[in-house]
Amino acid sequence: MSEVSPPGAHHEVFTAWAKQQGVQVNAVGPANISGLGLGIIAQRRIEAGELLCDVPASVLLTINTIPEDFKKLHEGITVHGLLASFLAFGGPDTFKFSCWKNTWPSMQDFQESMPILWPSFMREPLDNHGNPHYTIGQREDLAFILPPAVAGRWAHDQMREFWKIRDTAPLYRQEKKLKADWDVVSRVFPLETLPVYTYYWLIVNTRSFYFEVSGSEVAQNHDDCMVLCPFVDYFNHSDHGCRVDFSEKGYTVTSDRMYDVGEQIFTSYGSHSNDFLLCEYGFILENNRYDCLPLDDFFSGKRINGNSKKSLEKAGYFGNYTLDSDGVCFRTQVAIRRQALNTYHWKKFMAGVDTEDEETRVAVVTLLHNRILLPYEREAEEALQHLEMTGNAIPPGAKATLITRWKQIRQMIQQALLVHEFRRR
Ligand SMILES: C[S@@+](CC[C@H](N)C(=O)[O-])C[C@H]1O[C@@H](n2cnc3c(N)ncnc32)[C@H](O)[C@@H]1O
Repeated sequence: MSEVSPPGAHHEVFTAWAKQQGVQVNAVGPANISGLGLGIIAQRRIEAGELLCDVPASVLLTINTIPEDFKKLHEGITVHGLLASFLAFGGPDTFKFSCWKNTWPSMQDFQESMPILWPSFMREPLDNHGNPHYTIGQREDLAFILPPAVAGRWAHDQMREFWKIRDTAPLYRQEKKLKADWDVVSRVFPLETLPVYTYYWLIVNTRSFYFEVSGSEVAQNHDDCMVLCPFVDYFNHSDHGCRVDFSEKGYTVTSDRMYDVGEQIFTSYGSHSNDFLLCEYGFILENNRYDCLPLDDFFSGKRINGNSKKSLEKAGYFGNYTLDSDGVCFRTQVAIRRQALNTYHWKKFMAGVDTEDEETRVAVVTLLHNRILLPYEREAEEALQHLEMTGNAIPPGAKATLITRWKQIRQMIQQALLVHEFRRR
């Protein structure tokens, strides 16, 4: 169990300020929780269904909080980028948030936890056009220690041509988004620096909530519905958590079960895999019922012939292949069988009719192992070996998280090998 200690003066000042602003807090308070930074704990026994926090809409930091003349300077920026610019360079208009800002993590905390800030040799640098300049044939061993679902690349030679998922990889998208926002902000504030902006951009990234700002009749783009919510941003994430509701009146958090005094109370940031949590929030869960590994890359490029791709597309089974603790998903099973079975047996399989004899079953399992599971397992082994060799070259927090993550990945693959009855020769 994590160690819990009092939060410190800044947090007491902030909590008093939040209450003055109209935030209602019932039976909970912030505390220092080892390994998680700040979090929320129960101050007495709490029953299921109790209202724990009620934050009026007037207290939220939304794009409507930002003065119009400041907004106008930032044409073309995202809501994320604008909120960050306001917090970083909004001057006296932001002074009222000072005691809230004092409760936030430091840049050093982010440097340990957020992959986007890890040393450049650990990830793909971007060229002047915002594209990664990864060149086949210029492999640097240490550049492959991020999980493929974060960095969008594979380490192993056999898999290097299948790095195309980088376009959809969270880290790549995040870097592009930050760069595009900074392009706007650096024109508005040419004397300001990227590290200062990046800090507030990451504050918004890790602490914002989904909220539809009132007054907008059109459905808002999901990415535009970002707000910061004082006090509720203390809650840490779990795959099961308290109910968080919003309406035009504001935000509420309601307990999902009974909590003992001193117990940490979580909300859920969504049904995210550990690789997503690592990239977007800088942590992974020990147990995560939503954890999975994407497998699309194994069916991209030259790995799949044109006819198989077409028939999978026609059947609605092309893409979105995953592996979780139960093994590979049904979509992956269908895709693998497209390559191992004739059309008659493949269609029967999709219809849920088992026509496979022992020989076919072995062919399918062999393909699954040789094409997907064993290369992925080798990937994990290599990453763990490289991580051992990094010494002090990477931040200790980053190293510890990556070792744990690659072990989780290896464990998931090994579990899948058992589920899919692999017999090693
Ligand atoms: C909304 S804030 C929660 C409060 C935060 N712990 C703090 O110190 O202010 C989100 C951040 O908390 C941390 N966090 C949230 N849930 C976590 C968890 N289950 N394990 C470890 N860190 C977590 C991550 O650093 C994440 O980016």
